[in-house]
Amino acid sequence: MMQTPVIYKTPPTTVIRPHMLFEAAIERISAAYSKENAKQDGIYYWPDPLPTPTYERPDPLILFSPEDEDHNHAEMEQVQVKEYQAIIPMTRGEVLERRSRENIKPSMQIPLGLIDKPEEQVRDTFLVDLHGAAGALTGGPLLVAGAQHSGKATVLQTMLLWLTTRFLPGQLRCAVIDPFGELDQFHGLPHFYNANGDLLWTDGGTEEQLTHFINNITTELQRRREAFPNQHWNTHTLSQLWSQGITHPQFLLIISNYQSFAERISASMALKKLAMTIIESRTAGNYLVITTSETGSRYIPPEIMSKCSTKIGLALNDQQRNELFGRTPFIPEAISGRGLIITPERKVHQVQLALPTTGKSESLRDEHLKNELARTIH
Ligand SMILES: Nc1ncnc2c1ncn2[C@@H]1O[C@H](COP(=O)(O)OP(=O)(O)OP(=O)(O)O)[C@@H](O)[C@H]1O
Repeated sequence: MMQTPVIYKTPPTTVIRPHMLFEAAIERISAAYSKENAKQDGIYYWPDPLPTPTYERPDPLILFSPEDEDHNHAEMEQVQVKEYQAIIPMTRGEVLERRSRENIKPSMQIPLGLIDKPEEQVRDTFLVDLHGAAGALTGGPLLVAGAQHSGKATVLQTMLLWLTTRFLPGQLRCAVIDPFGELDQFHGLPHFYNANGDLLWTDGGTEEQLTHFINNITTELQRRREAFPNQHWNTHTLSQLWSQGITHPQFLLIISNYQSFAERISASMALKKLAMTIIESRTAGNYLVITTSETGSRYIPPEIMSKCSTKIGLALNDQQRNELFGRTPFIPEAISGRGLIITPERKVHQVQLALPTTGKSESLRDEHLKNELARTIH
């Protein structure tokens, strides 16, 4: 009689990929040599990815380090403070305190977020330079182009929070055209008034309002020229004046939602003239920032577009991206505040822009921003 063969159950096999030699080596080195020790010794690992805002955590990246008060906000919102990344390693209070204590230099290098430079294996602070501190070709007017609800107003808020915190009103004067009231939180700050006490602010709703505003700016620019009639301005002049104790204020014009003036012929002609005057007098400390939701020449005059040496693109469609950046090797993911930047050296990189303040919702962030600005030391 034939015996029934016994079939032994074979244990399930787990397929283990053999460790490549270099992986094993990296693992052993990482275990023995921590990231912190390596950094202290000047050795950098592959940089961390750009922080990604999500619905649950919309504010992983903010401008200033949170203060105690912010800790309370964060706790109320059940968010771990340590999860925040700040692009300035100081609280806003510390920066405010420094500006009245230190002899600061004029600077239009504005921290706006983090930049990813894979070819250099670097993730760095993203600074926009409106002046060109390292030479006239390294800075210039900024254009922020983005679809609706892509973060254009937020960039302006972060920029203004930095500048009005860093500089006293005598060191920085700002003028704003804000048709949709997106910068109203800054309205009361003294930086937005000229020496006569006129508010340099308009929504440009009517031709009269816009003309009145442009006349005020033209007078302001003339006054600035007349203050130094024989001065030949170059990139370093403003800095030299400040170091001699002559604090001639830097002057920034912001035109928000430029596209909204396109249909109004006389308004758009007057705006173009104003923008070009500012662009041409950069070495005298006059700077321009424009935002727009449209990139076509119907909306932004090509003369202005070509002079904006730094461009940020947020949630652009293919055609707009091509117009601003040419063919790019990557398309940014649809993440709030994630965008492309092209700098005066014609390099395209990916950036993650910071929020001005913490807050789980837009209304909370708005409230925090207003509270912050209310305690600005004049
Ligand atoms: N850097 C960022 N990180 C996280 N969320 C952001 C960032 N920038 C913008 N957002 C969020 O995206 C939304 C739209 O932002 P914002 O209002 O600045 O866009 P916009 O382009 O000015 O919009 P609109 O076209 O309506 O004027 C807001 O809820 C804002 O809080």
